[in-house]
Amino acid sequence: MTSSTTAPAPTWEAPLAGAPLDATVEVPGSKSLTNRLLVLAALADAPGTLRGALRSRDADLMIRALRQLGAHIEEGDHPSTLHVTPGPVTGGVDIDTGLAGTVMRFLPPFAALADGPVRFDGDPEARVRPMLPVLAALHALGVSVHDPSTADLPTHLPFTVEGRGGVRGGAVDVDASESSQFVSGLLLAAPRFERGLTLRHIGATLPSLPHIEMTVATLRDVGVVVDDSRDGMWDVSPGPIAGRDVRVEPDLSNAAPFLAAALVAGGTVRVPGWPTLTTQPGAMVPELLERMGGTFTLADGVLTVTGTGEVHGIDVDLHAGGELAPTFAALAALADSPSRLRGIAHLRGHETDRLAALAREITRLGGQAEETRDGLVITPRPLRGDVVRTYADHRMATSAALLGLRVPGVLVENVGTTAKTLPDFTGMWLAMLGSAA
Ligand SMILES: O=C(O)C1=C[C@@H](OP(=O)(O)O)[C@@H](O)[C@H](O)C1
Ligand SMILES: C=C(OP(=O)(O)O)C(=O)O
Repeated sequence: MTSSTTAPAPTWEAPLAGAPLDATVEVPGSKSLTNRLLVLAALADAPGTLRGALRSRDADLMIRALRQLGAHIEEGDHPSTLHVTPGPVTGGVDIDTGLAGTVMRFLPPFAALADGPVRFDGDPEARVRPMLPVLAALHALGVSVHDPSTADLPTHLPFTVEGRGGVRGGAVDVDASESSQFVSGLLLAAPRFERGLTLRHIGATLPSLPHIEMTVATLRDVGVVVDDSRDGMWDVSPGPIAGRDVRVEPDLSNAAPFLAAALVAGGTVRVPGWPTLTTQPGAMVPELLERMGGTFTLADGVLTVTGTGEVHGIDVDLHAGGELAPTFAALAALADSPSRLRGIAHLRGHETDRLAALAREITRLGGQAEETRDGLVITPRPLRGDVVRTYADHRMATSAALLGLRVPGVLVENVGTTAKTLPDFTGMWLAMLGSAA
């Protein structure tokens, strides 16, 4: 098809904020917790239940894959209640990872326990996301991973993991500088390895440490013994995995654009169910918003952020919470002074190359955003409306909506991509604005 006959991608006109906000936003369950808890429930010794689980494309891909691999997963009274009955891990299946990092990185170690081959593939955008470190670790542990197109170890999707009914386990070195998910995926399956796993990170940097701490915490919650007392090393003992009835925290990273909206539009946004203690990197959001001009309180589990409409620039290392970067990049483009986002080189392997995508789209609107070796420098300029491309990235879409609160005529391409982690994003966004004073 030539470009002249290609239908333009549908766009969603991001609404302007007409007045200061006064909204309470109920944010669905955390993607990262939901997909870890599902994996552990499917590997457990007894049935378990997740309450408040996320239902979105990434969670549903995980549910489908785990069912294919032998788990029985049933909805309770509400779609966010999931009853999981583990079963023997079955091979001979084709897993669709979509664009979900948690599915493509968490399930190959799980699949190594299967009684036959497990083929993995995903969206076209998923085929460029880094996979080698987790596949190389499996190979080093004696698991065969292959793809007909290469005699070498596959570096990306698609590939097949040859399940042989068990994994011996032992010690393995992993370079997780491109994604913490390589570590998390191996640790989650490790209690089922005969000798457990001693994993040493050998790369120069390690992103998203809170997400690794989340993996360790969820393993310990189901009775698995994990020693993380040495920096960059994790030792998981083989042993039973308890079936539990657990409540999933709201997704604090998905809360971020809503809370940030209070700074852009002025007014107040409240998120109930905010945990006092959490491993989610979204825990950083309130302090970061305060540094950019907002104020916050946490009382009775309700986080309240209030803004004036004035946003200040920030110099911040987001290494621990790279998934927050698109929200803070949008805020930075609307600020009254320049910002620098650092420590996020690994965002080049996210849903899209987020550093390139954010720089390109902010520039398209008339802003100034430059890529650095490990982040972005954003100098505020007056912005104008235009189409914002989202590159199949849910967080590009939510950050464009944030820009659209202040910039008339922001047209968000393929806003449906938000279904990856927040299927009703536009409804929630409009409801937040609808409750404006
Ligand atoms: O383990 C997880 O649930 C995640 C880890 C992080 O991945 P990276 O370490 O690749 O950034 C994060 O960005 C992603 O959204 C979710
Ligand atoms: C990086 C992200 O997702 P994934 O789990 O696909 O890596 C994200 O949600 O920002």
